[in-house]
Amino acid sequence: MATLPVSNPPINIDDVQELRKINPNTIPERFVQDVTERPNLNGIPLSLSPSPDDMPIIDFSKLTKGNKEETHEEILKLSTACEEWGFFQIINHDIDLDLLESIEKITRGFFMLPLEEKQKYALIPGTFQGYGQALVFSEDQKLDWCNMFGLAIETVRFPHLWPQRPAGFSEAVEEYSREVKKLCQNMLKYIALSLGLKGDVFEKMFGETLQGIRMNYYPPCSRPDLVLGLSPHSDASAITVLQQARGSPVGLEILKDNTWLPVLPIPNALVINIGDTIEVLTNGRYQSVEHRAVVHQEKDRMSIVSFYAPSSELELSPMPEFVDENNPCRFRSYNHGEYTVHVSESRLQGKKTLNNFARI
Ligand SMILES: O=C(O)CCC(=O)C(=O)O
Ligand SMILES: [Fe+2]
Repeated sequence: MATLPVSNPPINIDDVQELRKINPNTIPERFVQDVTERPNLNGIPLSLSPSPDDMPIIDFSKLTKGNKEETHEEILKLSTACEEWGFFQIINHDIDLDLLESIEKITRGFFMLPLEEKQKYALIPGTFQGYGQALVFSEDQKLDWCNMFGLAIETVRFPHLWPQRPAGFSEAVEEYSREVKKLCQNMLKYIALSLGLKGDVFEKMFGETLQGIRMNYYPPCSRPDLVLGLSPHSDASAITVLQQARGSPVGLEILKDNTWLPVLPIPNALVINIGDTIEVLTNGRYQSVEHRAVVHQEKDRMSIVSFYAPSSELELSPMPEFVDENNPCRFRSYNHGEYTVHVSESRLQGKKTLNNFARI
C-alpha cells in the first residue's frame, strides 16, 4: 500500500471509545453528519427474520460439493446475486466455525486494550495499516464513529504493527487469513464460471495477490441518528469477505435502488461483495455496490473485513468479452497500484474513485 507524506502538524482525531467512556452523552461536532448524510434509522428492522427481499444467500457447499445440477443451479444464483446485488451471504463455507469465533475474540481483545497500548500500533498516515481512523485529511472533515485496526497480510507488511497483545493475536490472524484466501480463490473461480469464463481466469491474471484485513469496532452512540459508523464507499478490492461478529446489532447497509438496505447478520454466514476491480474487468456487468455502517444506541458492533485484490503491478481494463457495440468500454486502462494510491488520497465518498477512472 502506498505511503503519503505525513500531514504537518498531525491531525487530531478523538478516539471514539474514549469519548464514549468519558462523556457517553456528548457527540463532538466533528462526528455529527450533515443532514443529508445522516442515516434514517426508522427503516432498520427490529426482527431478524429473513424476507424474500433480503440479499441472496449462496450455499458454498453446493458450489464445491454438490452434484452437477446443484452446482449449476447455485452458479446461476451466484450470477444473479452478483449482477443484481453485488453483495451476497455465503453459508456452509469451509472455514471452521471455531476460527470465526477465535478471530472475533481476538478482535474484541485488541479493541478492549487500554488506549496507550493500542496507540503503540497507531495508523500509518496514508495507509490503511494500524489503529485509528484512516483517510482523515483535515480538521474539519466529518469523522466516523468507528475505530479500526488494519494490517496487510500480503504483500508488504509492517512487522511493528503486529500487536503482542492479546496473546495469540498474530497466530489467529494468520490462520484466519489463510482460510479467507482459499475462500476468495474459490469464489473468484465460481464468479468467473458464472460469467461464462474459464474458472482460472482471474487467478492467472492477478499475479501476486494482495490481501488485507480491517477490524472495525463501533462503540454504542447516544445519538445513532446523527452519526455514521463508516461513510459510504465501495471497496477497491476484487472481492471482500466481511464477517459480522456474533451478537452484533444490524449495522451494515447497502445502497440498492437508491435505498439503504440493512444486511441482516446470519449466524456463521459470511458476507461477500464485489469490489471495484471486478466491476472494471467485467465492464460494469458485476458492479461494486456502495455500502456504509450505522451504529446502535446501546450495543457495540464489530466486523472483520478481508480484502483480496490483484497485484499492484497489474494493468487493468475491461476484458474484451464484456465490450461490444451495445456495451462500450466504460473504463480507461490503469495500473492497480495507481488506483490504490488514489483510494488512499481522499476521504470515503461513495464510488468517487472508480468514477475518476470512467471513460468520459
Ligand atoms: O462494518 C461493516 O459492516 C462495514 C465495513 C466495511 O465496509 C469495510 O471495512 O470496508
Ligand atoms: Fe467496505
